[in-house]
Amino acid sequence: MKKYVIIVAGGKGLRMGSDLPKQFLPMGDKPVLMHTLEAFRRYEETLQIIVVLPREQQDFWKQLCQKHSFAVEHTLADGGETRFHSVKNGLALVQEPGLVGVHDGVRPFVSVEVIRRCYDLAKVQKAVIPVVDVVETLRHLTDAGRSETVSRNDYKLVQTPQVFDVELLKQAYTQEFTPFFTDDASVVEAMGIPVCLAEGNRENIKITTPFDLKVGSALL
Ligand SMILES: Nc1ccn([C@@H]2O[C@H](COP(=O)(O)OP(=O)(O)OP(=O)(O)O)[C@@H](O)[C@H]2O)c(=O)n1
Ligand SMILES: C[C@](O)(CO)[C@H](O)COP(=O)(O)O
Repeated sequence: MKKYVIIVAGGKGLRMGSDLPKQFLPMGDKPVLMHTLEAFRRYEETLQIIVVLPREQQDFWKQLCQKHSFAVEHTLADGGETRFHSVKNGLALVQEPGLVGVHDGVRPFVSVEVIRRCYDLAKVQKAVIPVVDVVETLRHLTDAGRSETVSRNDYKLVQTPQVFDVELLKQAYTQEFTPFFTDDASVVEAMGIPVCLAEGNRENIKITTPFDLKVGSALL
């Protein structure tokens, strides 16, 4: 069965606030994005990897690949205005039936076990996302500046890779964009298709702020 992953790195990284886009920030001996691609190559040699980057960053990425003798084969697609549009651009390069995962370029600590679990389950379930437990107490903000405790057992934290049947994801991404689409599961669910939950890994953090970069460096 043909397998793809679309690794999205087309964002602005506003919460990181660095001059260098966060996917290129060094972590250990190489940029964040290279760690992410290596995780997927460790999963499967034949996985087709599509990396989505803003067009104006693509030459810089190619230079970085040369500098680091980075040999993980991949194709490039152009970043879009939102994550939804970036995924859509990546999906345009997916041309055969099979499975397609979508992963944030800034989640370099996804484990091979989690990647495998999501792809294996998606062969049967068609829409699979990795999640982890909430480990702190959660409060819901109510009217008039008040708040209330809610049961953390009713919630999960969502990670990537989110893996789908190719045809299903392509159909989902023909829908009109709404700001409610913060991940791929929300796009698929908008068609009335349920998604299946798989266990994620706690280290699979999204490098979003300078604090996450410190945590990431400690995890290496
Ligand atoms: N137009 C966009 C927006 C986001 N992403 C990607 O989606 C992933 C998750 O987004 P997030 O971490 O929130 O990144 P940014 O949108 O870049 O961050 P910020 O909201 O702080 O600007 C990232 O790998 C990011 O590059 C993308 O490919 N295209
Ligand atoms: C897709 C995602 O990583 C799932 O947790 C997340 O929604 C993307 O982050 P963003 O801040 O909404 O772009």
